[in-house]
This record gives sequence, structure tokens and C-alpha cells, in this order.
Amino acid sequence: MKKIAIIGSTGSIGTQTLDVVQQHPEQFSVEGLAAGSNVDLFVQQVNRFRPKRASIGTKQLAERVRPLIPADVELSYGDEGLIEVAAGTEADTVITAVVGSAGLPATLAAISEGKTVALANKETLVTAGHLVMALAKEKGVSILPVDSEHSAIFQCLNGENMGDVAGITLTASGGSFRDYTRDQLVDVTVEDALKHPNWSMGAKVTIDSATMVNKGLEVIEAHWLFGLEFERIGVLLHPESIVHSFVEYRDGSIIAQLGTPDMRVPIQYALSYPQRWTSASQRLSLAEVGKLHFREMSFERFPCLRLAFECGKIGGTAPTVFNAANEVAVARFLNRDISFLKIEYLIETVLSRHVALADPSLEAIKDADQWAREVAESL
Ligand SMILES: NC(=O)C1=CN([C@@H]2O[C@H](COP(=O)(O)OP(=O)(O)OC[C@H]3O[C@@H](n4cnc5c(N)ncnc54)[C@H](OP(=O)(O)O)[C@@H]3O)[C@@H](O)[C@H]2O)C=CC1
Ligand SMILES: CC(=O)[C@@H](O)[C@H](O)COP(=O)(O)O
Ligand SMILES: [Mn+2]
Repeated sequence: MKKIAIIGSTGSIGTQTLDVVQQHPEQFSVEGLAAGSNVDLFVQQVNRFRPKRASIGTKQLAERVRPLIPADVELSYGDEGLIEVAAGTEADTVITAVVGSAGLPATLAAISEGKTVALANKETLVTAGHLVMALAKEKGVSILPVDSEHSAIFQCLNGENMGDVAGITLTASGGSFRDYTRDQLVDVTVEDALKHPNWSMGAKVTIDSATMVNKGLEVIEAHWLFGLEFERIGVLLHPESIVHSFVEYRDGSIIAQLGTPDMRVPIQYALSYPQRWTSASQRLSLAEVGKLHFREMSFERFPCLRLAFECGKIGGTAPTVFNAANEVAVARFLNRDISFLKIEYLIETVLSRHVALADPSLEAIKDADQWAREVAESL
């Protein structure tokens, strides 16, 4: 039986992880659950899965939750609570399903305790990839991808020699505004931006898909997960989101992973690896699909992808700042404080004021993250 803890249990990835648990109850014991502010769902989850430890966003929320959950569940709150759930249970695997670089301290704490990480929280790896990967190596900890593209690449690499890899290609749906011109983006609404064509996801990642920041974060995530230089990572527009990504080998063979767009498949694979289990997800019929489409990606149409490649190549604190500026910009867009195109303006402006620091310590990462947030708020 696998012992798991989920940080971000009430979100899109968190709830789908618990779906996988419910489909395979004999395989799992849930040791820890952590959430932010969704008290009702959190209380239901704690009563249903009976973790030994649980945590919610604030002290006030914890006081509301306490009488509603079993007395033997250890309840904490805030950043410390998140770390306790990630690192302070008997779980052997932690699913990092919180959104944003807020997940970094808890992820580092889980790795320090030798726990396998099933990583959905890509911002963590973008913010401090060198620290996360170095600690994982030191502790002998596996970081297993949950993100659909990275799970695809992981599956396509299975058993192959990394020296034979010519390159990897991440597919991109194009997001909510795939076929819009730049002019048409001027007055798009939050509601429109939240309508992803293929995936049902949390608000932040859905906006990131529309700006192509998501693919930029994923390029940097792939660099760290698979140890590939940026020149060997490509992006291709694929409107159907059926080919989840692919690897090209030096003999010209391309191995791709395909499936319906359903995150429960990559979530389950991260938890069942190296086994495969049956899944309730809808089967893919290529005969019914008929045709699949692929297009070159345009940096002019999606400048945030160009910025992400540039930051990835610069390294150090550049990706940290890219991520933090984006987090603030997306929050401001969702709050209707700025327009859609101002997201890329904010990111580019913050980056233009940043001098990247090479090989930053955790302290320097935190400072750069904080600095970028302050500048992005002030613009
Ligand atoms: N959704 C998807 O299909 C995919 C998501 N990802 C990545 O997975 C991560 C999660 O995405 P998604 O599930 O969509 O996001 P959601 O917004 O749906 O969920 C985020 C979760 O994190 C919790 N949370 C947020 N901040 C904190 C905090 N400071 N302390 C404790 N809990 C917190 C939220 O709690 P609450 O709701 O209770 O406030 C919620 O449970 C992101 O990094 C995203 O990029 C990657 C691939 C696909
Ligand atoms: C489901 C998933 O992995 C998302 O991160 C996905 O990548 C979003 O799709 P696009 O970024 O391709 O629009
Ligand atoms: Mn993805």
C-alpha cells in the first residue's frame, strides 16, 4: 500500500488525485491533506479519507474546521502547516498540487525527509530548479512528473538511453485564444480566458495556457526534470491535446504518448510507476479522431514563450523572476485590475529591470521572488 500526502487537495489536481485514490482504494492510505481556503471541501475530504495530519490556510479557518473533523486528526495551518503535511507524516509520496512558488518550501521539506515527489506544482521547479534537483539527488529522491507533457516524455523515455535522445517536443493546445490575432487580444475578458478548449483546470494554469506562459514554465520544468539543454527542447502547437508530447531519437524514430485529455491518467501513472493500473478514463479512438493537427509555434504571437526560453537559458534568478512576475500579473488580471495583454507587459518590464544572479542560494531566490512581486504590483 502506498502512503500519500497531498498538498493542494481541494484544487483541480488535488481532487483528481483523490479520484484516483477512490478508484484504487486498496492501493492507498492517505496520511496528509493540505488546502488553502475551501473549508467545505476540505472538511469533506478529511472526514472521507481520515488523514493523520491536515492543514488549512489560516488560523481562523483552522478554528472553523476543528470541530468538524475527527479529534484525532492533527490540524495545523499556514505555511508551517503545509510543510508539516508535506514532511511530517509517514507518507512515502507527496503530491505537490498547490499553485505557485508558495509550494517551494514544502517541496524542499518533503525531499529533505526522503519522500518521493509526484510533482504537479511546476512553479517550484521553475523558481528553484537547481536547488530542488540537487537536494533530490543528495537524498536519493525521485521526482515523478504529473504535468501531462512531462508524464508523456517520461513514458517515452522509459528504458531508453538519454544519450540517444536528439530532442523532446512539448505540445501546446494554444489555449483559449489560440486563433486570435494580437489585435483581437486587446479587450478579451477574464471569462473568455478561463475557457480552455481541452482541459478543465484551475484558474491560474488556464490563464497561463492562454498567454503561453504555461508552455514556457513547462520548457524550464522539462530542462530540470530530464537534464536537457534548452536547444533540445521544442514546442509545437497541437490543437487537439491528444499527443501529449514526444521524444525524437538520434536514429530518427519519434516516440509519442497519446490519450484523451484527462489528468487522472498522468496523476495515476506518477502514483503507480513503474506499474500501470487500469483506469476509468475514457479510451482514445484514433479512428473517431480521424486527423491530428500540428503547427509551428510563433514567438511573435506568443512572446511569453520567447521570454521563458530566454530566462531559462540565462538561468540563475531569471526564471524565478519570470515566474513571480507572472503570478502577480495573472492574479491582477483575474481581479480585473489589468487587461490580458498587460500580463506579458508586466513580465517583460519586470525582467528588463532585473540583473540575474547566477547559482542563487535559497535566500537569494526568495529575495528575487519578493522583489519581482513588488515591482509587478507597482506597475
Ligand atoms: N489543473 C491541471 O490540470 C494541471 C495543473 N498543473 C499544475 O498543478 C498545480 C495546481 O494546479 P490546479 O490544481 O489547477 O490549481 P487549483 O487552483 O485548482 O488548486 C490549487 C490548490 O492549492 C491550494 N493552495 C493554493 N495556495 C495555497 C497555500 N498557500 N497554502 C495551502 N494551499 C494552497 C488550493 O486550496 P483552496 O482551493 O482550498 O484555496 C487548492 O487546493 C499548478 O502548479 C499547475 O500549474 C499541471 C498540469 C495540469
Ligand atoms: C493538462 C496540463 O498538463 C496543462 O498544463 C496543459 O499543458 C495545458 O494545456 P496547454 O498549455 O497546452 O494549453
Ligand atoms: Mn501541462
